[in-house]
Amino acid sequence: MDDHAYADAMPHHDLVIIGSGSGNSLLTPELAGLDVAIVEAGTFGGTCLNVGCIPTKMLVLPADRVVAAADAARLGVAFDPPRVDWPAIRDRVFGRLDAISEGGRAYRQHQQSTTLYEAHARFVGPSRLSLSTGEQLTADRIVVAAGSRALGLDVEGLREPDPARGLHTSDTVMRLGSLPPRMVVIGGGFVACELAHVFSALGVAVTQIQRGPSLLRHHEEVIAQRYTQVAANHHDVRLRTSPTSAVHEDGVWRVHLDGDDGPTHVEAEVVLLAVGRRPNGDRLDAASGGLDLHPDGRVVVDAELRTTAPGVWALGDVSAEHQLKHVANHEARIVAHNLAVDLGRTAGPSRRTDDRPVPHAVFGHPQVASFGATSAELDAAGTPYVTATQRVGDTAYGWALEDTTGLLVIHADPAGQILAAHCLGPHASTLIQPLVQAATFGQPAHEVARGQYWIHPALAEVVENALLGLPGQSR
Ligand SMILES: Cc1cc2nc3c(=O)[nH]c(=O)nc-3n(C[C@H](O)[C@H](O)[C@H](O)COP(=O)(O)OP(=O)(O)OC[C@H]3O[C@@H](n4cnc5c(N)ncnc54)[C@H](O)[C@@H]3O)c2cc1C
Ligand SMILES: NC(=O)c1ccc[n+]([C@@H]2O[C@H](COP(=O)([O-])OP(=O)(O)OC[C@H]3O[C@@H](n4cnc5c(N)ncnc54)[C@H](O)[C@@H]3O)[C@@H](O)[C@H]2O)c1
Repeated sequence: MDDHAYADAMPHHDLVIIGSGSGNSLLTPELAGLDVAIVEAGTFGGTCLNVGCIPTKMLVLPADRVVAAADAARLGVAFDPPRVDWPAIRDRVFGRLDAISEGGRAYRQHQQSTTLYEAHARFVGPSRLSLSTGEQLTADRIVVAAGSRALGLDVEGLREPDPARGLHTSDTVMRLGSLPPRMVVIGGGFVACELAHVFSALGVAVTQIQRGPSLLRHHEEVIAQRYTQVAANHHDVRLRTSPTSAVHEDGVWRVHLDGDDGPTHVEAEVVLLAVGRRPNGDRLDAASGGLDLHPDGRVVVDAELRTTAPGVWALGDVSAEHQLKHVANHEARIVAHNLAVDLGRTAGPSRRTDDRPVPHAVFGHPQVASFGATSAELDAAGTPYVTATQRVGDTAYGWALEDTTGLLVIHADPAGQILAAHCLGPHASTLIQPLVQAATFGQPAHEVARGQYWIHPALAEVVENALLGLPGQSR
């Protein structure tokens, strides 16, 4: 077959989407009727649904219940020690999520206008893809929504996950057959903190290894320190410590460490690697498609989320600065709109990403939620700002909670525009939202605090009081 005849035989689609996570939500009514292909190398539905946000949060909930039951003694209520039924906890989560993933896959498989290729895609030319099944595709438009992957550690024994021998990443640890007696969690970031909380609350003896001076170290310092103190009350936290090698013998991992205490080691049946995630741009042969990459593997995009290759867009973890699902979802909405504009199906203009504050939450114990710069970052940038710190325990609902650790820090410019907020404590992920709203829409602190009623004596009074505590705000 000559080249031309081969090209004629090659499937051609109006639109190819690489990745079925946030990429799967692109297909809005404006794009109906297009001949679309979705290429998915892994489990349909991507990280958030199968191995990320949703299963972790569904596991955090029973863990929170265990911690709350133990804590109830301070309120005069004593429970018997909990009986943790791990298979029931695990199967509640994946009984629901696996069915959603399979339902989504079946829907796309049977949808007339959509072809689902279960394969790994890479570029072999402009608008041309080669699949791990041997097929090649061409497309008028391509969306790269290929996500990111968990990293191993460049340390002997810890380079690659090996779930069969108990060396996991977040991709596999949530599906353990049974709870191990001991677990070493390597890392002090989002994944490590959430899953150390889950497994330690459920009765596993967790040792968490963090090379830095605190857990969650990119957070506001007071919050990182307080989070670290609380975590250390629940499980063994080793700071300023790094693994130097690991060996597996008779079903037990011996992880050698070096740090403040000199060389030492820790043993466990399960090791969780939680040392960051790398964008999958480096596995796409991006250059062959004309896509530029940042040094960290992210696909380069402009404000309209176009890559450097004509007709190719990218979104989510593979290109975004923040590896967060609400960011990927927002970007999917932008790309869907911009595709529709490009196709003449929707009036322009194209939508652009903007500099709205990006909040996040860590669903550990306690919860942490944050957006905007830390005081260290504001100081380093020479930005003028004022700060208020409100303890949860100094509000009426905080008395009800007997809270001793929660706090909310707000940074604002001297005129009262909210720049950042950092919160630790019960429901921090929800509590911070009015501040995200105020910062996003430019509402000044005093207007937010005094321009509305705050339900008394709700936890939200923490926000009201923090706003009123900003220097220059009259009560
Ligand atoms: C344990 C954990 C907990 C998390 N919790 C939260 C949270 O609470 N809140 C939050 O906002 N974020 C959370 N995140 C981050 C969030 O999951 C991601 O930001 C989000 O899922 C990214 O979506 P995406 O569509 O960019 O990528 P993904 O959902 O990862 O989708 C990419 C898909 O592309 C496929 N793929 C990759 N390369 C190719 C290829 N070459 N060919 C074919 N297919 C390919 C992959 O198999 C994958 O299915 C969490 C992440 C983890 C790991
Ligand atoms: N609740 C949420 O929103 C949520 C939850 C989980 C993950 N995520 C997203 O996924 C991303 C990845 O999460 P993560 O926890 O894997 O990454 P992370 O960047 O949050 O934390 C990585 C941790 O690994 C440590 N580390 C990195 N390299 C190391 C090395 N060589 N030796 C020892 N320690 C090392 C770092 O010090 C850090 O503590 C997050 O940044 C976040 O965007 C979000």
